[in-house]
Amino acid sequence: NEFNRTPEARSMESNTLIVANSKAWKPFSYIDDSGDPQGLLVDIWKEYARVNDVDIIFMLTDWNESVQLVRSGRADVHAGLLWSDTRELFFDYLDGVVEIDTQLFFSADYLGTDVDHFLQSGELGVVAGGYEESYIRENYPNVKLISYSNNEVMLSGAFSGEINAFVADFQVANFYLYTSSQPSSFSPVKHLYSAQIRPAVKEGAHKLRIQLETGMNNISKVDLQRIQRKWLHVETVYPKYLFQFVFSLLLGFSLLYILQLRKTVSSRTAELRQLNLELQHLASVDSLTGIYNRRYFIKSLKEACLTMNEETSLTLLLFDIDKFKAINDNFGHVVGDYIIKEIAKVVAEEIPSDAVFARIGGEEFCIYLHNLTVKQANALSKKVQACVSAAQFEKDQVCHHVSVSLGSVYCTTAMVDHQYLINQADHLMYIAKSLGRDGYQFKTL
Ligand SMILES: Nc1nc2c(ncn2[C@@H]2O[C@H](COP(=O)(O)OP(=O)(O)OP(=O)(O)O)[C@@H](O)[C@H]2O)c(=O)[nH]1
Repeated sequence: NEFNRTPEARSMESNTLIVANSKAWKPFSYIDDSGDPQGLLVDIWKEYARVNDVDIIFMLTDWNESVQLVRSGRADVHAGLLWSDTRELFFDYLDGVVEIDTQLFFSADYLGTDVDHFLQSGELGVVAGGYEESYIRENYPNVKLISYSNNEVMLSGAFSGEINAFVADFQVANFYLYTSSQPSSFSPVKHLYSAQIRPAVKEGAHKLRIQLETGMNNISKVDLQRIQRKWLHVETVYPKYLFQFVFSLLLGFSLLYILQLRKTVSSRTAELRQLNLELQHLASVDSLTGIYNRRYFIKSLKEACLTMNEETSLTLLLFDIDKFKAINDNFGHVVGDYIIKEIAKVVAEEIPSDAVFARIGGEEFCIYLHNLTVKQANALSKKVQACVSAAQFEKDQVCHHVSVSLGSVYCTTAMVDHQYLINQADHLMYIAKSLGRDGYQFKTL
């Protein structure tokens, strides 16, 4: 039977190595949910088996038991543990395979407590038979220790509030903390020691130790580092997906922010465009009558004159209310304003939709339009002048009759000056006034 012979004889004869360690010392050695041995030390020994072509049986159990297995010869080698003078009495150690830092951890409730004072009288959790236990007993003899059979049991005790402080390897505690639902419930508050985890055989098993040492040297540095990285790097301390998760979250927020920003900018731009249109409209419209104002009319007529050529025609009508002063004087400015407004309405209904109609002075109006024949231009001038005379403007139960005098010019010349057209129409309008008012004068230029 494998276990009755000395470890050296057994391993050398059968080419099988029995490796012991803790079943709950994540990430160094533990048994996973499917009952398989896992961890950094397990991987190192699997690599040992591969490069040296030997079979390995893992015996993962409680910490004290794992030490006893090697001491009693039931296992050939302890996969890895810390050196101590008491252990030196019954173990022969190999070289270290990985370094660990051991720290004191406090719960969130204990943060702020004076650590040195706590180590004189406090109460903390520790794994029974672990190096941490003997270290604390030796260095802080007044601390009350609450022993746990392994790290997993200790950490679940810590999570359930049984203890507010414990001592554990930094990597081990982090592994349990960050894979739990309460990763920030405990924090490291004091570094106690750093030490090498070293495989060990039973005291006196020199040949086996040398054989294992040689075998260990066959593992390449690159493979050793790869195994260490696999268990002690980000993957161990933080969940694998943490980086991707945080990155995606940041990316998501940035995209949302940009989209929101673009939405705001485009809605503000639309608002501004609308406001701009309203402003343009206000700037070009006469507030009393709602038709164009002088500024817009002159600008528009100027542009229209520039587009003129021999094939086009432009007709400009200018009219002024007759004897308007008398209306204001007799009925007041409110009535005067009303009549100005009503005349604009009456005339607007008589002219083509493409005509540009404006109030260019107090009681003076102007219209221009393109591409009429002389006959049409003359007829339109007559119609506009007549429609005002025909209208009745009732205000405060008083019926008002007014007339206008109108001057109209018809032009087919290219590059005509807009001011010249206005002056000519104005002149004709004064002729109409001088001929007794309520009439129109038409002229082809
Ligand atoms: N109610 C009102 N009156 C205005 C406005 N703008 C000018 N007027 C008045 O219109 C009158 C124009 O008078 P005049 O230029 O002397 O000419 P008129 O009385 O119309 O006589 P003729 O043009 O010679 O037929 C003045 O009394 C101005 O005060 C306005 O916006 N509203």
